Amino acid sequence: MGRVGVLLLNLGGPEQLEDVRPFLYNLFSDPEIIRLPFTWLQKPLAWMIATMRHTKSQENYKEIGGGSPLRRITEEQAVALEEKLGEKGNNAQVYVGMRYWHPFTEEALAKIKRDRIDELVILPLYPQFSISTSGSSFRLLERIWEDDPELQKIDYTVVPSWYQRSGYLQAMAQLIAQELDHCPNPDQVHIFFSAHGVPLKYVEEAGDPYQAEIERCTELIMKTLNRPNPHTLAYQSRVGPVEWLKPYTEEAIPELAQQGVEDLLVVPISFVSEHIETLQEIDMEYRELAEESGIKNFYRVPALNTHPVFINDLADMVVEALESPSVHFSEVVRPSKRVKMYPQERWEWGMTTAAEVWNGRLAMIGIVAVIVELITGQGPLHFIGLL
Ligand SMILES: C=CC1=C(C)c2cc3[nH]c(cc4nc(cc5[nH]c(cc1n2)c(C)c5CCC(=O)O)C(CCC(=O)O)=C4C)c(C)c3C=C
Ligand SMILES: [Fe+2]
Ligand SMILES: [Fe+2]
Repeated sequence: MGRVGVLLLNLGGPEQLEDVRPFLYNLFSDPEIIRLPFTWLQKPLAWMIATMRHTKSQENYKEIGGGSPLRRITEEQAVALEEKLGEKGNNAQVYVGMRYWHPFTEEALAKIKRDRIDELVILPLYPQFSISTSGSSFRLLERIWEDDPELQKIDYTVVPSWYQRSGYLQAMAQLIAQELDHCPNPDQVHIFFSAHGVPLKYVEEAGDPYQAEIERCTELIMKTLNRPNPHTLAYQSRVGPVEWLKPYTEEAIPELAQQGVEDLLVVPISFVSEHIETLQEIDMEYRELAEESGIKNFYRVPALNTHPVFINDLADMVVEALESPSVHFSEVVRPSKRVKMYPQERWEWGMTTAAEVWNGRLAMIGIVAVIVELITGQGPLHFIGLL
């Protein structure tokens, strides 16, 4: 065995308030996050959304101390994983590659090349696969790989998702049980799984397995927990005008309160670290909503972070991946209807002179509308909630 590396993939988050705007620009520049009919409109629109959204977003980051803890926690997970792998007799170097902020995936790859890694396990820190998260990072890696003969020499393997692993499930069940046991009436508590949402189209038209994996994950956690508590699954953090996976967390909480639920324990399940959507959205916004709706006791299960059972399972996952046949980017779930997912590409394939003329006209109309909206602070993008 040559030099072994592990590349942990994650989303990234702004470390200080000045980072929020460029972070949002990077996020909305990603066609896996926001889909537009024309590729060339992606960056101007990303710039516009980042410009208009960053003040509101900064307010949220201010409420959690002025920045995301994601880099710090992910780096702690990397250190803990490296140590655990060492204990298991595997000397591996662990790298962190973020999709939208530092340390970027490209920075991690530069280090991997510098360290002359021979075997690489690519492990997303998302338990469930979505086109918008792990899928986006894999797609980026695949593009970089295609152009880099040095990377092509590395024997790599990817782990697409791992929500069904018993170590992960046990760690989640332990955290939930711990919280329940702190409650005065543990069996009365309603367990509320809150997953990050995605647009419904991703699942229904593009074949994103995310919803199925989230549902299965919830059932497996409940089975592992083995307690009599009732539970609900809902989806949080909707952005923009289109329909997302339902039920929405902000609707499900008042409904439960109306049904008479008084004790609610929220379990974040799409993400393994504390971040803005646990610390601000759940702990502040949903708590306030729950209390206003009549919930008397609102509790939240902490994220796994460096939970020892979880880190041990990550280490086992790496060892198993090294011992198994390699899984390459081309084998990972892709949108089943490529045309629907990337309408801009379909447009390019069908490019005609008429299309070019209409491209130009629509671009002009779009840009004028955007400028008017930027000046007046009013317009359709404000109306639909994107700005
Ligand atoms: C599994 C987790 C996540 C999925 C699925 C996901 C999809 C998704 N997200 C957006 C838009 C935004 N996400 C933002 C922050 C953010 N998203 C995730 C995770 C998932 N996103 C995390 C962990 C974070 C926070 C990182 C941190 O700073 O702590 C943001 C920025 C914050 C804000 O302004 O609200 C946006 C915007 C879309 C559109 C999407 C699916 C298409
Ligand atoms: Fe997100
Ligand atoms: Fe979000």
